[in-house]
Amino acid sequence: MDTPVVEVADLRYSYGDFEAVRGVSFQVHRGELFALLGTNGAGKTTTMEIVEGHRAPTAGTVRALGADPFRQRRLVRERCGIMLQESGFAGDLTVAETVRLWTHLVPQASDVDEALARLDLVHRRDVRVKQLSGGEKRRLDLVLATLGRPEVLFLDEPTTGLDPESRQATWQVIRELLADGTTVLLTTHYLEEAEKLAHRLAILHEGRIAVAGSLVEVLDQERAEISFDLPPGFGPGIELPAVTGELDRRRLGAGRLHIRTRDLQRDLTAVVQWSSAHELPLQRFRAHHASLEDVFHAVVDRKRAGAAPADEPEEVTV
Ligand SMILES: Nc1ncnc2c1ncn2[C@@H]1O[C@H](COP(=O)(O)OP(=O)(O)OP(=O)(O)O)[C@@H](O)[C@H]1O
Repeated sequence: MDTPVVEVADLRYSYGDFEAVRGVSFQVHRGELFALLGTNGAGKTTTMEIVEGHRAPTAGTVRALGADPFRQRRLVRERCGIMLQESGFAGDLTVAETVRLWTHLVPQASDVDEALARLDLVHRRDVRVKQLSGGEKRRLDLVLATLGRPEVLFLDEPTTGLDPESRQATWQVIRELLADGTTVLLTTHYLEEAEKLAHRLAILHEGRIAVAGSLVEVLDQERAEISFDLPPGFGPGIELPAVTGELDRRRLGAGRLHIRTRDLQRDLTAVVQWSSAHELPLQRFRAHHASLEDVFHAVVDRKRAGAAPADEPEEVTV
């Protein structure tokens, strides 16, 4: 495989006595979008700031575009685009003035109007930045981050505060950048955003990676579900379908058959054959893989239940 564009190995970072990042490792390859997900305070922004070169790691190594982003900041910085969680605009400048100012700071900047058109901001070009809505400010942020056609783009919660339409438009811009070969490191609280855009992702919890991999690999960590109402014709003398998954006895008592399974296809076949052999209709039938939301909640619940003690390091490398 090609050399990773971003390489993070056993990264640790402490704010005073508090260790916010506790041994995080991952790689991002060219043209790939890697999403860092996690609860509030999981360490996403801290990790991102270290990869961007804003902070030096307390321990571990970080490489971006083959260089140390902190020590060789100048080398790395001009090939990267950064969209921070909070923007720091001069409110009295207009949108066009802000972009024009920025064109002097990045090499090979796009044309101002072309850049504004990409994020549907042309009609706001002469409006003062302080008069923009929160969503428009986020879009202006993305215009600035992508102005120099960066090789690597760091997006820290890029669509927070955007309405669904603007969020879709932003995703489209990100997809176009990916198609052009841009590498993207994204943090987001929107699981749907990660499901739609990420090639690979990691869920951080309390400074560690709890789950990581491609979307399919991550979804496979949790069991799929099959459920349906027990048909009226069901009664003594009819055995339940022979599935490999676990039947929820509590729901069975309430008249619903609910199966959690690691082999959805096999158990689905068993259920359908059972229904046809006994001529029983499957009412209010549902079958689905785990969603990213299921995996996310399972990670957080497991950790809260103390399945992995906070001082016991886990080895998850992607
Ligand atoms: N400057 C700081 N000083 C002390 N602690 C900090 C500082 N910045 C962050 N922290 C703590 O470090 C931990 C990780 O913070 P970080 O902002 O990286 O998390 P996050 O995953 O980005 O959270 P969010 O989703 O809320 O933005 C949190 O417990 C936070 O309170």
